[in-house]
Amino acid sequence: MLLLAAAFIVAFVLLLYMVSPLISPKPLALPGAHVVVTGGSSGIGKCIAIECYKQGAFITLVARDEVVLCISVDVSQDYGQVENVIKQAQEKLGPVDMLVNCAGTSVSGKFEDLEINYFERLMNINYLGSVYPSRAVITTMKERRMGRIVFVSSQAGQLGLFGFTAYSSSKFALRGLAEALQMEVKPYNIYITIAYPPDTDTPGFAEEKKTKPLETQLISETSSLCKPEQVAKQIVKDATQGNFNSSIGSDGYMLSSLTCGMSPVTSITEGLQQIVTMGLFRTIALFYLGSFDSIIRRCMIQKAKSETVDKTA
Ligand SMILES: NC(=O)C1=CN([C@@H]2O[C@H](COP(=O)(O)OP(=O)(O)OC[C@H]3O[C@@H](n4cnc5c(N)ncnc54)[C@H](OP(=O)(O)O)[C@@H]3O)[C@@H](O)[C@H]2O)C=CC1
Ligand SMILES: CCCCCCCCCCCCCCCC(=O)[C@@H](N)CO
Repeated sequence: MLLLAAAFIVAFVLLLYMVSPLISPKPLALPGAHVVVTGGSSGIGKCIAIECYKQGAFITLVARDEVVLCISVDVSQDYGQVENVIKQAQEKLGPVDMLVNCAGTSVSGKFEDLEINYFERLMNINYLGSVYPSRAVITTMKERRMGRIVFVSSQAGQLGLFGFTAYSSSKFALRGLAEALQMEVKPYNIYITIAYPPDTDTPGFAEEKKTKPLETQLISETSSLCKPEQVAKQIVKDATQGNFNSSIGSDGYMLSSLTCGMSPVTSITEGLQQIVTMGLFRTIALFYLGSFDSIIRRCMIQKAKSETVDKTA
């Protein structure tokens, strides 16, 4: 009986692998391709541009600062402006084969301490700043029956963290956008990738550190600190392969498996891994959540202590 069950499972898995070419997209060849990178003047975006260039792609950088062959625009202000910029880029270098939405920023602080306009600003830059360029390239991609669009979310777009009420929500929004859009454009051979990097050593990260609450810092340290080159390489690899999910490191792997929800699957191996690991990773996550709670409690006690010392002094 047991043997029969085992044989059945093996046959099922084999069958899955046989149909896998139906699920896995064909990789995008970067040599000669036109890649547009927003936020390409610094950090992760810059490294993605360099990585694509090294692999033979033609690059358009979009940021507010003027750098290389670069078009200067604020991607979060006005759709018409962004559309124009994409038009200019297409005239110069041909239709866009891959768009990488990397422009973004973060602020942290307790919910009541964050200035109210930050909630709007982060939504503008991180969310609308990805909607506008994507909207501007999608029609041509659908006509050409090919293309890749990358959204750069964050591990903080997979779980809500102390201090990130404004940031996490803007990064979670990208997930909804990516899932819905992928369902629409898959029949047109267009593949969406959403990347969830951990803390990464960039100018943006250095800036963010200056105002981070202690709790946010301690909780974030649970996950690794990555080099932008390393993150960029992984994102470019996943995007060219057409993988929906792009993560890095063992915590990134666990988080992505745990939070896969109803997101599209791009290989049989990925699907099987998710099925098998889900329960285990939820168990591990409970321990992490417990340790985050205790970090927050300790910080509170510490603060209360130093306040009484201040008062008595
Ligand atoms: N570093 C990290 O720890 C992590 C970062 N991320 C995400 O990765 C992305 C890149 O981060 P990182 O490399 O650290 O960021 P940096 O601050 O180093 O670079 C940000 C880039 O975005 C551009 N940019 C910002 N706002 C706008 C705008 N409104 N219009 C056009 N361009 C804009 C900047 O160019 P300019 O100022 O010239 O406009 C710059 O090129 C962000 O979306 C971030 O949230 C995710 C996880 C971790
Ligand atoms: C099975 C469960 C595993 C759980 C692992 C949990 C790890 C949580 C750490 C979260 C780190 C968040 C980094 C945000 C980086 C970022 O976006 C900012 N630096 C932006 O500048």
